[in-house]
Amino acid sequence: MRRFIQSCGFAAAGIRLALRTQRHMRIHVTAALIVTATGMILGIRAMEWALLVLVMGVVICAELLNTAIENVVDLASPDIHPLAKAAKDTASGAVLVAVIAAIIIGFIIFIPHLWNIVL
Ligand SMILES: Nc1ncnc2c1ncn2[C@@H]1O[C@H](COP(=O)(O)OP(=O)(O)OP(=O)(O)O)[C@@H](O)[C@H]1O
Repeated sequence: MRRFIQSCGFAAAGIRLALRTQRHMRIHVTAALIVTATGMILGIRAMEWALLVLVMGVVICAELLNTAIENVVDLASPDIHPLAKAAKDTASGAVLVAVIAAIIIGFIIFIPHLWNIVL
């Protein structure tokens, strides 16, 4: 149990480090808070919450993995190298795919609720 709590502490330290050093991580977390507040205001359904929590988690996970890959690449290849570029660009691509999916799901969930308010 003590080892599990210690591992959670290391994981939390990693998240704090990413929040401190990565501007994009702060943007994703801010977007997730705005989406959560909007969901509460609009009273979205349980399944819609489940989807939103899933995509927000995927985006933040992708950003954390991107940060980890950037750090490992900088450690292994501080000089310019095409493979370093390939690794970093591919990791960034993963974040972009997750963000695009999250935006599409956000539109699918929120537009009908906003439409009901307008009508
Ligand atoms: N060692 C390297 N060799 C070749 N190209 C590199 C190298 N390091 C970075 N690059 C190129 O510069 C881009 C930006 O790299 P950088 O390390 O600044 O990431 P970043 O801007 O911090 O990324 P993010 O915005 O996702 O945090 C990479 O996507 C890659 O195309």
